[in-house]
Amino acid sequence: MSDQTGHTEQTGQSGQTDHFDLAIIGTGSGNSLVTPDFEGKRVAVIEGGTFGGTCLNVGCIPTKMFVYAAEVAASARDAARFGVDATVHGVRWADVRNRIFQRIDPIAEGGKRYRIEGPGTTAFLGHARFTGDRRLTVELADGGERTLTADQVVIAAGAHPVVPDVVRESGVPFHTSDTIMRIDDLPEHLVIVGGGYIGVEMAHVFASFGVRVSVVARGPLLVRHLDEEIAARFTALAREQWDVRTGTTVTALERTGEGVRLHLEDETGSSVLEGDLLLVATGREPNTADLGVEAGGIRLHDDGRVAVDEVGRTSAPGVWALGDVSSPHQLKHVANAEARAIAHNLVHPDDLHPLPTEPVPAGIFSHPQIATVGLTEEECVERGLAHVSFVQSYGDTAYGWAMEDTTSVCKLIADPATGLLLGAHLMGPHATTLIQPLIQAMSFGQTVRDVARGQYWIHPALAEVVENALLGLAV
Ligand SMILES: Cc1cc2nc3c(=O)[nH]c(=O)nc-3n(C[C@H](O)[C@H](O)[C@H](O)COP(=O)(O)OP(=O)(O)OC[C@H]3O[C@@H](n4cnc5c(N)ncnc54)[C@H](O)[C@@H]3O)c2cc1C
Ligand SMILES: NC(=O)c1ccc[n+]([C@@H]2O[C@H](COP(=O)([O-])OP(=O)(O)OC[C@H]3O[C@@H](n4cnc5c(N)ncnc54)[C@H](O)[C@@H]3O)[C@@H](O)[C@H]2O)c1
Repeated sequence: MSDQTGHTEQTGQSGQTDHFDLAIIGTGSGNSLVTPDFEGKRVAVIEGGTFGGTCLNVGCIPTKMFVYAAEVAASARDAARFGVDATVHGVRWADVRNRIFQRIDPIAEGGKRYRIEGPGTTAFLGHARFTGDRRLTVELADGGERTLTADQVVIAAGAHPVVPDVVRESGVPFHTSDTIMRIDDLPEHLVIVGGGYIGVEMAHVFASFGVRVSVVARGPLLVRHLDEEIAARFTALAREQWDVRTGTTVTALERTGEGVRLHLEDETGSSVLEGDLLLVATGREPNTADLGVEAGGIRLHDDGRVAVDEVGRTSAPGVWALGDVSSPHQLKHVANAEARAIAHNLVHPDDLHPLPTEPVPAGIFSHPQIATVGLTEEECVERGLAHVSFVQSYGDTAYGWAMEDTTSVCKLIADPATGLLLGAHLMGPHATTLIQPLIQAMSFGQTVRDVARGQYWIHPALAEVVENALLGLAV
């Protein structure tokens, strides 16, 4: 047997059905389910793409490595106003890209080798689909099929980029986040369709590297699911950096000599936008279309997510799901937390842990950075919740003043009756770090007064922005 399916003693011959204690579909967050509790047991690990999944290979990790390089370039360009003369002579794209993937690719390869050769697991490299109750058929990447059954199955199959029909059917070449980070050369002009997480992070990266960037967004604001005040402030700053077309629909696309032409429609009429590279960043959908869910007895939500109960069980007994394939939050910290709960639940049937729920924080590593947790002000209004809010400018605290910051803010929303935070929304340098005490306060039910007054806040650290925002709330 090829080492693609791992241990010979465990996999049996092609055509036979192997039985396992646990089968895991997907090696992103799913890979962490092989805990010491499974020592001496038989675990099948099935991966149809790159070992390690989205976060490691095409998601959080490479994007943030590019963002870090982008910040270095952006800081140098901004240095002169502090009396430091610095020039960005150029960005060696190939070196930036290679440094990143020469660090990441060996981790993915090492993880795969470990699952193939290491103890306790049998790796199946191929696409799995249910062909019965806890029965999976794997179409192996190098040809052939294997069928296996398991006492328990975990679906950790993730999600993939959605490409609107208008783009796909036009036949123009395009990138998604799966491919854009490995391009050969920087384009002169990058057009991004989609003004969500990926759109604004990639706009920051490429613009900081000297690329002209256009962002085409359907909605009136970028990152429009956020608190409207933050989305509006962010969109205004984005317009200073990139060519931002909000309220704009792509009606047709065509190939030009070296690039692409987009036909756009907005409230003022139609227009044309040309660029030499196109990135589509219009959301991600769960990988359930080709999973054989009917054969497996697994119920889906209308949006294609696997439906799970509060402890991660699907509608099929013995089958669990976690992460992007089932969660409404496509975030790695959510997938990780769900994996921790399910790792416990797999071996403790009489002491099931609930999947972690609200509040779910998120960070967007664009320019400026954004961090958010809890309700937006609009959601408070929609729900008829009594609330107060306060917006603290970074520039009105000591460190923000030292930075000569004029645009960054921390907006807090609280319940005046209980003194508890309802939401926190930051936009500015280190927003994703500064928000953590607010996530903690909301997670542990700490009141605004206790968090503000019950501890020291280091002076003159940037965290005083958060302290002052808490003190500014009238609760
Ligand atoms: C560009 C980008 C940037 C991101 N940045 C962040 C960030 O900064 N912070 C954050 O919290 N989140 C971020 N995310 C989201 C985060 O990456 C995902 O939420 C997380 O990786 C989901 O993990 P998962 O284990 O559910 O799925 P995945 O990591 O996608 O793992 C699923 C695996 O299953 C495999 N698979 C699928 N179907 C089958 C099948 N039928 N048979 C066999 N194998 C199969 C896939 O090949 C894949 O390897 C980002 C995402 C993207 C795309
Ligand atoms: N820092 C992070 O945590 C991070 C970074 C990147 C991605 N992610 C995760 O990955 C997910 C996917 O990212 P994303 O940016 O692709 O999705 P998104 O949902 O954040 O944004 C997609 C945008 O595309 C727009 N859109 C959808 N269909 C469209 C169409 N047909 N034409 C034009 N615009 C259209 C939407 O209105 C939305 O503004 C995110 O929701 C997030 O959960 C997280």
